Amino acid sequence: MKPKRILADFFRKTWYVYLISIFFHLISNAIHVFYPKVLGEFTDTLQSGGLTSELVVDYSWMLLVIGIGHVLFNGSAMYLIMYVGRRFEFIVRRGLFLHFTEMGERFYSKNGVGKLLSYFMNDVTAVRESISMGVNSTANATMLLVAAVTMMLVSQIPYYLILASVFPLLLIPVIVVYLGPIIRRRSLEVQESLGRMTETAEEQFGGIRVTKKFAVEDIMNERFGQTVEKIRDNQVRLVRVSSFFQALVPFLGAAALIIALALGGYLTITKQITLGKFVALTLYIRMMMNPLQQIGNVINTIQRSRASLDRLNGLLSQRPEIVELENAKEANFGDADITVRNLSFAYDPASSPVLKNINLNIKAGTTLGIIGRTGSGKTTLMKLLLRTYDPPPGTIWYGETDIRALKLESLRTQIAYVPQDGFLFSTTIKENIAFSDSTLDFETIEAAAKHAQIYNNIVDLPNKFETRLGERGLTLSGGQRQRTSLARGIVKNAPVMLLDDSVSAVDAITEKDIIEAIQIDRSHKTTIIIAHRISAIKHANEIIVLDDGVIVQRGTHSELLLQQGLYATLHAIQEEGSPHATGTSD
Ligand SMILES: Nc1ncnc2c1ncn2[C@@H]1O[C@H](COP(=O)(O)OP(=O)(O)OP(=O)(O)O)[C@@H](O)[C@H]1O
Repeated sequence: MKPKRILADFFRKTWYVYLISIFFHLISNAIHVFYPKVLGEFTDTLQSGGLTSELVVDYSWMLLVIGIGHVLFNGSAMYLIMYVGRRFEFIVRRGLFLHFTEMGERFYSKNGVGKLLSYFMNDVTAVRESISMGVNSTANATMLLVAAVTMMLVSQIPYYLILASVFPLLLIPVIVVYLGPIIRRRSLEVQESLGRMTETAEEQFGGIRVTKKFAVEDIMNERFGQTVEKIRDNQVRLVRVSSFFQALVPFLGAAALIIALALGGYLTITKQITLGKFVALTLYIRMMMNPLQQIGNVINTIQRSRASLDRLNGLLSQRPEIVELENAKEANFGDADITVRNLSFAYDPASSPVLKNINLNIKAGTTLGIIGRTGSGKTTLMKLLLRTYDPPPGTIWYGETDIRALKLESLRTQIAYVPQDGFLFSTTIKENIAFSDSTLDFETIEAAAKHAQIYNNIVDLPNKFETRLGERGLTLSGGQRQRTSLARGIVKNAPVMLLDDSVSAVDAITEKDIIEAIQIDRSHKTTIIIAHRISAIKHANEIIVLDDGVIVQRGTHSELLLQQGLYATLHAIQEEGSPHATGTSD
C-alpha cells in the first residue's frame, strides 16, 4: 500500500489556484520594485537641481500607482491562497472522518478519542497555516528578492557592492539545513504532548461524575496539570530554537544593511557612485529584509507543520484491519443457520486465546442463550459474529458462506446488535430509536418502544418522542437508556438479533415483560441473548455456558439444571431460597 501523501494529492487538485496566485504575486512585486528606482531617480533629480513642481506631481502619481497596483495584486493573491488553505482544512477533515469510520475496534482501542481529536484540530490547522502562509510568503518573498537583485543589477550599482551587501544573506540556507531537523523534532514532541492533553481532558470530562463522587478532584487536577506542564516544556524547547532562528534571519539582514551603508556610503563620498544609486541600494537592501524575515518564518512554520503532516499521512496510511473481499457476497440471513466451527480467538497473537475451540450450530429462527462468568468471552463471541474483529477463516458461517466472504454493510444490516451500554446520540428519542432507518413510520417506533418497556417513560417526558436528549441536561436513567437502545435494536426487525446483556439494568418484573415481548416478536427469527441472569435466557432453545473461553455446558434450561455444574450453581445463587439452593432441581 502506497503511503498517503495528502499534500501532494491536494496540490494536484488545486495547483492552478496556486499558479494564479503566484502570477498575481509576480505582478504585484514587479510593480513594487519600481518604488526604490523612482525614489533614486527623484533623489538624483533633486540633487542636480532639476526638480520642478510638475516633476513632483509626476513622481507622486507614479508612487501612488505603484502603491495601488501592489496592494490590489498582492491582496488578490493572498485571498486565493487563504481560500484554498481553508479548502484544505475542509477536505482533510472530511477525509479523516471518513477514514475513522472505516477503522475497526482495534484501532479505537489503541487510539483514544482525545488523540484522534487532536489530529482533527491541531495537526490539520498546523498544515493549513503552513501551506497558506508558506506559499503566500515564499512566492512573495522569493519574487521580491529576485526582483530586488535584478533591479540592483540593472540600476548600474557596481556588482562587487551588491555582492558584498547581500553576502550575509547567503548564510541563511546553511542555517536552515542545520536547524530545520531540530525544529521538526521538537514540533513533533509538542504535537504529541498536545494530543496527550486532549486525551486526558476528554477522559477527565467523561469521568467527571466519578471524580466528584470520589472527591478526587485534586488528584485529577494534578494529573491534568502534568500533561499541561509537559506541553509547556516542549513548547519552550521549541520556542528556544525557533526564536533563535527567527532572530538570526533579520540579524543577517541588518548586517547586509550595515555593509551597504558603510561601503555604499564610502563609494558615494568618494564620488564612485551617485547619491541616487546609494539611496536605491539601501532601499533595495531594506526591501529585502521583510521577505527574508518572512522566509525565516515560513521555514520555521514548514518545519513545524512537517511533523503534523507526517502524523496525518501516517494515520491515513493505516488500513482498516477488517477488509472486504473483492467479490464479497450480499448477506441473506432469512433462513440461514449460524455455524461456529473450532473457533479460537486471541485479541493479540502474543496473548492467550479468549475463546477456545468454540463449536455451535444455531438453527435459523431459534434462540441461543449465553451465560458465563464475567470475562469468560461472551462479548468477544458477539463481536466476532458481527465481524468487528476478524475471526480466523472458516470458523464462522452464515448459511453456506464464511463470514469473511460477506459484504460488511450487508452483514451488519442483517443483524441487530444491542450492547449493554447502548450509546444514545444528542438528538430526539424518536431519532435514536429509528437510528437504522429514518423513514420508519411512527407506529413501528411506538411498537418497538412498547416491546422494550420504555414507552411509558417516553410519553411522560415533556416532548414525548420528540424530546431531545442532552438538552437542558435532560438525560435518561441507566435502565431507561438501556431500554431505548433495546427499542433501537427491536425496530430494526433484523433476521438476526444479538442482545449483549441488554436487560441487565432493569428490574426483574420489567425484564420478564421485555423477554416475553421479544419471544413473541422474534418467534421465527434468530436471537442470541447474553445474560448474567438465568431468567433472561431460560426460554432459549439452547443455552451455552462459557467459562474462561470454553463452552463447559450446553443444553436447555431444564437439561442444564439436571447437570452438576456452573449453570446449576448460578441458578442456585440467583434463586436463593428456592429448592435449587439446597441442591435439588426442578
Ligand atoms: N479489545 C480487547 N483487547 C484485548 N483484550 C480484550 C478486549 N476486549 C476484551 N478483552 C479481554 O477478553 C476477555 C473476554 O472479554 P469479554 O468482554 O468477551 O468477556 P465477557 O464474558 O463478555 O465479560 P462481561 O460479562 O464482564 O461482559 C477478558 O479477559 C477481556 O479482558
